Amino acid sequence: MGTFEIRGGTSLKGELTPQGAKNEALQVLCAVLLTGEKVTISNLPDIIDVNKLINLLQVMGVKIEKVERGTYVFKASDIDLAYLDTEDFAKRAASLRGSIMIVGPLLARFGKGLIPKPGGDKIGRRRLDTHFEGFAKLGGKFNYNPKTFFYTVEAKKLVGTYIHLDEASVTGTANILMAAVLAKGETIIYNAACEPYLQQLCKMLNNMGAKITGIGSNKLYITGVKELKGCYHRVLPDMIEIGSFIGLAAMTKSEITIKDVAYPELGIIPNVFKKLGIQMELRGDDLYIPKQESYEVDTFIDGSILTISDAPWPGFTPDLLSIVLVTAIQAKGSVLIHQKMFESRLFFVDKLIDMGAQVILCDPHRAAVIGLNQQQPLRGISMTSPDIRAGVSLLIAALSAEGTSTIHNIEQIDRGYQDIDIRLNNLGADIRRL
Ligand SMILES: CC(=O)N[C@H]1[C@@H](OP(=O)(O)OP(=O)(O)OC[C@H]2O[C@@H](n3ccc(=O)[nH]c3=O)[C@H](O)[C@@H]2O)O[C@H](CO)[C@@H](O)[C@@H]1O
Ligand SMILES: C=C(OP(=O)(O)O)C(=O)O
Repeated sequence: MGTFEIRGGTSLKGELTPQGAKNEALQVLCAVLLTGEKVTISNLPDIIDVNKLINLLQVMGVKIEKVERGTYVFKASDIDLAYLDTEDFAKRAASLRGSIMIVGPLLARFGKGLIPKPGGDKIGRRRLDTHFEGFAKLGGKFNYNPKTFFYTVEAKKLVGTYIHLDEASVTGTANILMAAVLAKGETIIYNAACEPYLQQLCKMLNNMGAKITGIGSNKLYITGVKELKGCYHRVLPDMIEIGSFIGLAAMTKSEITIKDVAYPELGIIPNVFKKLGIQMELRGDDLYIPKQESYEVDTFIDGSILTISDAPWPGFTPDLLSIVLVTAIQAKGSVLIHQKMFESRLFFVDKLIDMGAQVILCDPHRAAVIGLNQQQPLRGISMTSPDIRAGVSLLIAALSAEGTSTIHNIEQIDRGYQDIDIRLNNLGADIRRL
């Protein structure tokens, strides 16, 4: 288990370039399985989860050439289907969440997809029903083995149909979409998730010869094609990392320019941070966050306490709520954080309370934050990162705190943030990797 030692209390200054988006990368990497032709992907973040998926594709038989850091050429012309029955596959595939999205492409192209219960953050129940109900609608025969925890789906031929998803699952939509592009006839996916990750996947699939319309909406129309060809795809900047940097800047009274943010793709994210009182200015496609001695939370129009909650896109992403929560600790005013989607994502507030934050965990989904208005710094403590976004939130808290903090289990941070210590140290932070 790796550890960060952080000496906090200093302001940072300078420029940060966001990495490529983790959750888009995981989708488009799985899409390389849909063709035997070459697919080039650039701006892939060099993070644990993405590297695990690239390694998994390689051991499955995908030929991979690294052009430079972040750019790879993939050729899935010779997949070793027998490998999917090995212990090694079970171990590797279970170690991250994104691997679930190999099932749709495998089913569509080879007639059989399987996966052990995937990993990812332990942030509450994370069911896969949406994925397999969708495959079943396309004609897949589904089996779950409770002894091996393996999900299997098989079909000689997939046939397009109308699918109303039971929830707008991000990876579920991607998975079903990747199966439907090679199904016979037309598929409609209603209640589809429509995050920029998914819009990017749709655009990539269309570049490969798929026929998808309705991109960006919650109703996707897919006309199946016989086969797909190679393409070039560039991953968008990571909107969750951009949000993390906005929160970091405010909390540590730093002046930060976040370069090339692809602003139109950020949706409601900048607005939510503005509601916390954080100033920002769009300069070209760079987001400039000035040094602010204090930031004041809005109230609702009637004067009642602001609530910030998550919702399926174009609502506010649940992956930024932990960061909003930690940022609110030093705001002026109070805010209620309501994490609707995940039931175990707020428990990390215990550590923030130990650091001196005024937070009341009302129940597993809601936390009330009474801002300290930068009048009382947090104090450094020793803590363990429970999940990726809580991990970064603790890092932000530690950077703002007086004294030294240690964060254990930083693999949780490294699985989603590339070289975070090096990049922040370049701006004046003091983070040591032990
Ligand atoms: C690898 C990857 O891409 N992971 C992301 C993906 O996970 P993932 O695709 O696993 O998450 P899902 O979208 O399936 O669901 C997330 C949670 O939200 C609940 N839910 C979902 C949709 C809905 O309309 N109502 C609802 O309550 C689900 O029951 C589940 O508890 O999307 C999540 C939701 O944005 C993000 O937190 C994860 O970072
Ligand atoms: C929850 C997340 O990731 P995963 O779905 O990979 O666990 C996340 O990126 O915030």
